[in-house]
Order: sequence, then structure tokens, then C-alpha cells
Amino acid sequence: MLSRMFFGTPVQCLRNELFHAHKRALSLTTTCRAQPPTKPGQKKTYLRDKPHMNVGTIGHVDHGKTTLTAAITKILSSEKKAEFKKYEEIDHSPEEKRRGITINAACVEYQTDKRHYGHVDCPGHADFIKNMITGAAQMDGCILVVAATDGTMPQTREHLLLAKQIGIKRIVVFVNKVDAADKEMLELVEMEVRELLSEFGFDGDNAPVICGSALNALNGENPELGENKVKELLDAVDTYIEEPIRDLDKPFYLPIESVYSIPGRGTVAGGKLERGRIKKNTECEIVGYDKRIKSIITGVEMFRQILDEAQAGDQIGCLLRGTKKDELRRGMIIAKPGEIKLVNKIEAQIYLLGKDEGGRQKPLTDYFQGHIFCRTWNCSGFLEAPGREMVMPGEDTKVTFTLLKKMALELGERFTVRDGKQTIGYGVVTNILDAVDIEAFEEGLKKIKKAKKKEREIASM
Ligand SMILES: Nc1nc2c(ncn2[C@@H]2O[C@H](COP(=O)(O)OP(=O)(O)OP(=O)(O)O)[C@@H](O)[C@H]2O)c(=O)[nH]1
Ligand SMILES: [Mg+2]
Repeated sequence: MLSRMFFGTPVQCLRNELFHAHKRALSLTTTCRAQPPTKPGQKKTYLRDKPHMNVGTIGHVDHGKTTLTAAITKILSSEKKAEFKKYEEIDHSPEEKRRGITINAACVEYQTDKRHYGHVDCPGHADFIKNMITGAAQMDGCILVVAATDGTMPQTREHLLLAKQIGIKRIVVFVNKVDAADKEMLELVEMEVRELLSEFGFDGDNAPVICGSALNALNGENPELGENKVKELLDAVDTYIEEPIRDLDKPFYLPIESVYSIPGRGTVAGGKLERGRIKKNTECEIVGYDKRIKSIITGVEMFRQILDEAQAGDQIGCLLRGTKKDELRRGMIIAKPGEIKLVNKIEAQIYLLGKDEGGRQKPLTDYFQGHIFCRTWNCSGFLEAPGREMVMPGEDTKVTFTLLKKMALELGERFTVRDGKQTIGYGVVTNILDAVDIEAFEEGLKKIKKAKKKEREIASM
């Protein structure tokens, strides 16, 4: 039934549309684990015979994350455990840009003997950190790529900080470009990476560090540095990155990562199911950015295959009945109706990064306007630090945040604070406060700012 709804016989063109839409939103690739379709044109059903995990490549710009991702799929494709994804297919295509979606973290699918993986290739440039936050938010563990020719760089640090902040516990390191590096540098780079891991609270002493060449692996050259090292890396990922305990028994909770529409069929929202299970024909509510929208999930898919039941940890697309694409946006949450409280005022403990950690030069004062990034959403808000004149870089303190929109935000959730393009701190929600009227708050704020200006003018007379 579902396959007919998604791909009924009159809709050959929609199959293509869905294929591209999936490629765009979830970049779904292989079908190697699927049960074969029973009728031509029918979609395959996902076969859940191994644990599914989400990993990805992080690291400084140009250190070889996309090359490594392509090399992994190439090597596993020879064992029919992946479909080879060329470098150009993984990197952000003009198609993606033409369709007007933000440059997205690409996701490929592969499997080892032990596990089935969704792998996010995060863009490395600082401008793309916003997308890195949403892409990385889906990972259970990461592969940190560090070029032996450069060693650790500013974005190596920033990605490690974000990885820590979104709760990643274990990281496997791939020291790349060994083919082009001075051999004496290798030991130094390995030491430097281990130190950096420890500095950010990872187990720098025991994290596996594999030194190789993604380019050699991709080009089928020099197997000692290429293919063999990529296999070693995959073994390390299989053994060192632990399977997270999934919250299967809680009500479902799906932060939306991407939204697209299939003409004539409906709207599909994609993302990682954080908690619970979803079956088709489940009632849901889509909440966030001041909105609550009722809908019914009429179909669920993962990697272009139908799911009888999605489980926490799965990277899925949900077909939503009667919901328009324009009503939805990345960052909203699909949840059980009535389950989610919309919040615009919180108390939080924040840590403001010091100057030497890439943070602000100046202290923060009351009513500083920053941007909060949490799960897949981001929203502007005003910070107040009760009882304090200012918060210095390098300090941690209790603050309140008033957000401009009502969002799904829970006690204990972690978030990043950014000032423009700069990450300036991170925090954890310690209390949910009653929602405030934002218009009245902004009016009040104008008056306070005016009064403060006057005070300064009088003081300088
Ligand atoms: N010599 C050598 N070059 C490599 C290796 N891996 C990647 N490169 C080259 O390094 C450049 C950057 O590689 P990418 O894979 O695009 O790097 P990236 O980390 O994905 O870059 P961003 O996504 O822009 O951050 C390309 O020219 C690659 O061909 C390697 O193992 N050896
Ligand atoms: Mg890349």
C-alpha cells in the first residue's frame, strides 16, 4: 500500500522525483540490505538484521573528509556492502544549490559484517558550521580526519568542541595524506591529535589513530596506505565506537532535518528519530517556531526502503498527510500529539569560550542578542545573567535566555551559542520558565536600552 502511495503506477515521474528528493535530503544510496520487491516498480522493504548506527567525518577544510567517505564506499562496494559513491556525488552538487536548499551535510549508507551505517560527510569550512551542527547532531560517533601535511587546525578544534557538546563519546582518528607527508611529521601529528582529544574530554590515550591515504584508497593505488588502512579504520569504527542505548520505549521524537514535497503525494520530512518508534498511520504533531500542526504519518522510509517500523536511531523520511511544505521547516519536531511543550524562556548554565579557545574578546552584558543552536533548530534570543554586570570569556555562569520564537526545548538539553558566525559558548538547560509575551518583552527591552544610554550620557558629562 505504502509503495503504491509513494510510487503508484501512474507516477513513474514521481519515482524519479522521490529518488532525487531522497538523494537531496537523505542522500540515500545503496539497497544492499533490502528485501527484494515482489512486484516491478514496488519499493524494497528495509531488512533490519544488524544494528544501525550513525557516524560521520569531521575535521578541518580540505583535510580529506569527502575523499575518505568516497573511498570507504568504494572499498566496501567490492564486497557488495555499499554502492560506490564518487567524490562528486557526495560533495555538494550544483543541483542541490539550484534547488535552493542550504548546503547540506551529505549522508551515504554502507555496512560492515557487524553493523549498518549512515555516514554524514560534514562540510569543513567555518561558514558551514551551521550545517555541521545539524549534520553532526545525528552522529553516534565520528571519524576525525586530520591531514598529516597540516596537523591539527582551527576547525579541527571547533569540530571537536561541537562533537563533545552534542554528546559524542568516542572518536576514531584518520591521519590522512600520509602519501604526501614527511614521515617524521607523522609521529608529531599523532601526538598532537591525542593531546587535542584529551583537551576536549575524549580518551586521547586510547582512541584508535589510523594513518593512511584516502586518495590512494579511492584511486586503488598503494594498498598499504590506501585500501588496507581504510579497512583498518572500519574495524576500529566497528569496535571502538559503542552502540548507543536507544530510547525505544519513550514517545517518538523526530527533529526535522529537511523538508521536501512530492507533487501529488504530499510532504516528506526527514531526520533522525531520536526516541521511540513510528509505524505508518500514526497521528503526530509538528511543533516549533511558535507553531503546532496536527498531521498523520502515512509512510516511513529509510535509505529508499520502506520501514514497517522506524526505531530510535534510524535516519528516516516521513510522509505527512495534509501538511504543506511551506508550513514546515528544519528544526521543528515531529512528536506524539500533546507531548511537547513550547518554550521561549529558559534558565541555563553556560560556558563562555575564552579568547584562546576561539571565543569572544569582550565580555557579555545583559540583553546580549545571540543565536542558540539546539538539535536541528536555531533561534535568536536575549541573554540575561541575573546578579551580574557582565560575563567574561572563559567563565561559566547561570543565565536566562528569552527566545524570539517558542521552540521545543527540554530540561537537560545542550545547545551552542553563536554570535554571528562565531561559536562563543555552550550551555545546558537547567530550568524551563513560563513563556513570555515576546512583543511586550521587546518593548520593555527598548525602554531599558534607552534608559541605559541616557545613564551613560549623564555619566560622561
Ligand atoms: N595527497 C593526498 N591528497 C588528498 C588525500 N585525501 C584527499 N586529498 C586531496 O585533498 C583535497 C581536499 O579533499 P576533500 O576530500 O575535498 O577534503 P574535505 O575535508 O572534504 O574538504 P571540505 O569538505 O571542503 O572541508 C582534494 O584535492 C583531495 O584530492 C590523500 O590521502 N592524499
Ligand atoms: Mg568535503
